[in-house]
Amino acid sequence: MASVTFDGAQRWYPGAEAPAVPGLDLLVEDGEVVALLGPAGSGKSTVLRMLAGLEEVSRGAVLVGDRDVTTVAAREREVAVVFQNYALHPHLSVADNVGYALELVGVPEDERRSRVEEAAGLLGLTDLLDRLPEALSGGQRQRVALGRAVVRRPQVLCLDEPLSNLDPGARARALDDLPGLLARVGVTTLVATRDPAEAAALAHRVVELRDGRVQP
Ligand SMILES: Nc1ncnc2c1ncn2[C@@H]1O[C@H](COP(=O)(O)OP(=O)(O)OP(=O)(O)O)[C@@H](O)[C@H]1O
Repeated sequence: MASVTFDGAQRWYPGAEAPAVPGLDLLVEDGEVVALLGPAGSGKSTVLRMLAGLEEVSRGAVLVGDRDVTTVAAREREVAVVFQNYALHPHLSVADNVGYALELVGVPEDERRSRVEEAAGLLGLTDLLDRLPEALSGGQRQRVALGRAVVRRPQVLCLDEPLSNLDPGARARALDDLPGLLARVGVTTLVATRDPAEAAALAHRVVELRDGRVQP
């Protein structure tokens, strides 16, 4: 686990008239859950993507702990992202979905199995490990996506609109469950959302963004 520091971090998309994020200064403490709250286009995803290394930082710096990761490749940042659509592999079981990232980096099968079981226990997926994604509810799919992120033991977790794909019932249940799950995972987390109630329910602290700027 580690803190996250944005030090004047700017993202100016090529060809755009103005930067999407003019210069972000933000410290997220080790183990803290911070919500980035703002309307569509306020820069939430851009901030997460700069942190994860999926978007170039035009000026300024991004640090994970004491490490300046501004120009470090995404796969070497130890920042995991759960995307809005969960992006599960439809032909792989829950266990294989969760373990896939470990297989890619050559973690041996025994260790892979024990880490998948540990993540599954943490997220209430133990009884679902043999299922395919199509046989899961929206909320369960979301937990698989979370499992896939935490199994790598990242320093930082980014959740981009984690509840927007769920129907109202599943969303209400996830709003109840997710804070406890995040507490158990215990990792520094940034959550992007447009919904103030969601931000307040999930995060220790809410940071409001407008036009890429933190609101006072
Ligand atoms: N690849 C891109 N190229 C050019 N402009 C972009 C690109 N991605 C985002 N933008 C612009 O940057 C600004 C911030 O977008 P961003 O997606 O970060 O906002 P957001 O708050 O995450 O929105 P949403 O809630 O709709 O996901 C917007 O004006 C958007 O149009």
